[in-house]
Amino acid sequence: MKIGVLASNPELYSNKRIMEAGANRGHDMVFLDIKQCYMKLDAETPEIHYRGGWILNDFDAVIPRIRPQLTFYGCALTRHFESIGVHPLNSASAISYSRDKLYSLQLLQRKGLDIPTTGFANSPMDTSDLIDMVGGAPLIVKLLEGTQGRGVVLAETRKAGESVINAIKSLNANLLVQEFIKEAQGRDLRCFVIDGKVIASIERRAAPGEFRANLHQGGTAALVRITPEERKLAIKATKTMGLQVAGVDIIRSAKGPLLLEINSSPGLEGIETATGKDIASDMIASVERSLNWRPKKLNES
Ligand SMILES: Nc1ncnc2c1ncn2[C@@H]1O[C@H](COP(=O)(O)OP(=O)(O)OP(=O)(O)O)[C@@H](O)[C@H]1O
Ligand SMILES: [Mg+2]
Ligand SMILES: [Mg+2]
Repeated sequence: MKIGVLASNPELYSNKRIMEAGANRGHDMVFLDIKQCYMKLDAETPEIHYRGGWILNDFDAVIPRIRPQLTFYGCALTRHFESIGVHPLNSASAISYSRDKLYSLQLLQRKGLDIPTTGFANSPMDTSDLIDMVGGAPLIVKLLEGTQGRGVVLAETRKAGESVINAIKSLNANLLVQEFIKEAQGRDLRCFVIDGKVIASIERRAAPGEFRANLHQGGTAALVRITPEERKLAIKATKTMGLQVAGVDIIRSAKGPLLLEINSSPGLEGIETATGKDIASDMIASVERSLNWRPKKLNES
């Protein structure tokens, strides 16, 4: 098959691995720089072009790996690939939902999935009650647009919480507040889900003196056995978001496992290195299943 990797940086570990895994399974892999693709909207002949005028309509599938800063354009492009009949590994709508932390938590909570108690408000007048809503200090404050742990703050005291919230609000950024799961001790779980199965899980441990377990914040990855309850939670969350591939973050609390967030372009380096699994190849296998593709036998032409 002809498969495009819709991304920005061909040198990223994850992108290189996906390209390599696809080629190993016999596919024609093409790296497509999102910013160099453009679209023609037209009832009869919708098209996608690449810088230089090359037409991309003959692809079988694309694997979107959209950077947070390119969510709007990347999702529009993925949607256009869908409309010309190219299969995406994660639909544009599921990716855009997953990029909105508040909206995802609302979807998950509506399905009865356990999440940390979370508050959201508009006016600084409500800050004090907002803090009470999540059980007072210490509490977590998150920018809605953050990734890789940037934009996640631990406010140890009520005063600190109020200052952080009001400072962020004065910059017109959106934030949510959340109960701090202290007993997790800077650890969380990352479950990699493909087609409704957890295919690999790691526990991430924050660096000393840090509460965020993100690998980008100096966290380390370790092998872990997840419980059946955690497995169910990860699978149900992925299904709720409508994602075919997802990295589901779960935190172990005294009340049981809680969903932190769902990533639609989960990184491969930490989890492949820690588990030794070829997850990139599992992603390509998912594309093959969706399109009913089977390798040609040698005596067929
Ligand atoms: N309510 C909480 N209580 C305790 N720790 C938390 C809480 N929320 C987040 N953390 C820690 O902070 C980390 C980053 O938080 P979160 O995953 O929400 O942010 P992110 O910036 O979106 O990261 P990602 O790169 O995974 O998208 C988590 O992995 C977890 O270790
Ligand atoms: Mg995130
Ligand atoms: Mg996270």
